[in-house]
Amino acid sequence: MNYWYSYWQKYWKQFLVAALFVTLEAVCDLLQPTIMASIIDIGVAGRDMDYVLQMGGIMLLVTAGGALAATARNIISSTVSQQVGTELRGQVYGKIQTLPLAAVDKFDRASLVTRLTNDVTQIQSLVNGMMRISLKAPILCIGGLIMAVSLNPRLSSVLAVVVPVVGLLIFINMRIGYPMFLAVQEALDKLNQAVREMVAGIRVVRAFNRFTYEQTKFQAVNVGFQERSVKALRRMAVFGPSIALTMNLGIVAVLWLGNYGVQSGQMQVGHIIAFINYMTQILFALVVISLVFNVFIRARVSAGRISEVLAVQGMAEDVAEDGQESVFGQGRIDFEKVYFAYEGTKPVLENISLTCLPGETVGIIGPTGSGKSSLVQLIPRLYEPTAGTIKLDGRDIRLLSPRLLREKMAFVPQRALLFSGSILDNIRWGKAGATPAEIEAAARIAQAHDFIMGFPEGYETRIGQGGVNLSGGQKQRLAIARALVRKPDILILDDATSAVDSATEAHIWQALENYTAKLTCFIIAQRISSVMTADKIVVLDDGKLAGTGSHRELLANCAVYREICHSQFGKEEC
Ligand SMILES: Nc1ncnc2c1ncn2[C@@H]1O[C@H](COP(=O)(O)OP(=O)(O)OP(=O)(O)O)[C@@H](O)[C@H]1O
Repeated sequence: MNYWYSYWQKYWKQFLVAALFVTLEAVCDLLQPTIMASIIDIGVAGRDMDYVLQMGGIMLLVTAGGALAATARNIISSTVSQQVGTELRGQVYGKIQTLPLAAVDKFDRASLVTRLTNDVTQIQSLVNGMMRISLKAPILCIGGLIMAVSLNPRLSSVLAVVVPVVGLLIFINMRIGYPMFLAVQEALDKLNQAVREMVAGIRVVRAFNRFTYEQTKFQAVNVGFQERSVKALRRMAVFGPSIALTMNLGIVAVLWLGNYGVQSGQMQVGHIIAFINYMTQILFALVVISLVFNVFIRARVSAGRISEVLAVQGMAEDVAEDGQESVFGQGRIDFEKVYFAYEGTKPVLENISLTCLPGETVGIIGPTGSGKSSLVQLIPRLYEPTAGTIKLDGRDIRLLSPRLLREKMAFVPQRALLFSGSILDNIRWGKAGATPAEIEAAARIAQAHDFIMGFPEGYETRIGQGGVNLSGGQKQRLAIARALVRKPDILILDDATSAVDSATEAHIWQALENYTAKLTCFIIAQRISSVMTADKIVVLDDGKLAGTGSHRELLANCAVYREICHSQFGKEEC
């Protein structure tokens, strides 16, 4: 909860100033019924026009003072709530960037978006509400009670019944509301997830003509969200009117008692009007308190969801970087008895031990789902092994700063992801400040230069979000260029040429051969031809190491490798 305290520490002064203005405003509101009672009972009843004008002037001044105070607290509250919202969004965004991927998988991406947008907005509304009405309501409530009791203790017996009943209603409201709004937020997560999935897969949906199916799926989530919201709001809807009804019954009781008081000469009409005014103020305050509680309940749910994200230990925070630059050597990687499982899954890697020497190229091959991607994702610490150790130049990578560790590497993931911007921006994304010559050199190795120059605007060609205006193979080549421009010590290519035609792929490997001569390189591939010339080939099968060695050695000793080779080249050729 440190983060909430830090916001309090930062904004408590503004909060107190707002509280001061709110108190002033509430006092002005509380004074008005008493002034009005005097005008009626003394000025009007006694036909004293001077008194009416004098007290009327005072009443106007008090009202103006209240209006000025309200304006000031409105300005402060909206400024502070916007600032808190902006900072909190920035804080959550920053945290998401450092979350371990296991945590990102656990939260689900759509839920993280909802937490960053909707949940932060709920907190923003709470801060705004707290500085505006939630302070005023208790002051009006307590002040109104004091004024009412001092005005007429006999009529106040009505309040002794009404106020506890209303308090109880508010308490029940809170108890019922909290789990319901939690359910609403979860339904909203599902809604976002459904939209995200459909938009991401819109081509497939169209190609398969699955509009109706997707629409039905979406409708189910949409209606689920509606049902939960309606259920929550319906239950909440009972409370406001119940409170109003209780208070109105109280007002009727006051009129009834007041009638006897006036007739027996014990009470004045002005007093009764003022008393009813105070009761109305108390009613208003209590209704506002119940509304604020609703905002509070939602914000509490949101605060919990935001806290969950902020509480996760960010990856980049856990290791001091002092002097680490010097520990990196040439890029030797050792896997020592490494086991790995995703959260809630059975182990996807078991007892993996292998060494990759500096300058070596290691090909990784194996059936689909055998754990190839999982293996290489452990190197830049995108995930952490569940057991065993991975060492870089002899040092456990858990003791190295993830930032410095990743600076040494370049990673081309299975799905080439590009960002909106120009082709130049996308390649330069790999290394800030890369010169046009460096960018072109990287693009040439990745066999991207020619197709880039084929566009009318060359390297300045704009890329749509996610690279929509490029082919799969073009995207992959840009992703490779982005990695190469980084000039890493360790290069990881995860099935990076799967969408590239065989001839171009062969050119890429040829060009890469010189480039990778000095660096440690991991190449995951489906085709044996892509890894055949590697210094070492690692064969994975169902998360286990099925063999390690050169093409010839594996053909002789590894059944899994032989099978893959036979399926791709035929028995004779192998
Ligand atoms: N984020 C994840 N959460 C849970 N399980 C996962 C996750 N990613 C992969 N897996 C599981 O881990 C296993 C290994 O997957 P991995 O992607 O490493 O295989 P792969 O050999 O790279 O497959 P492919 O050749 O098809 O890319 C699979 O059984 C897969 O279902």
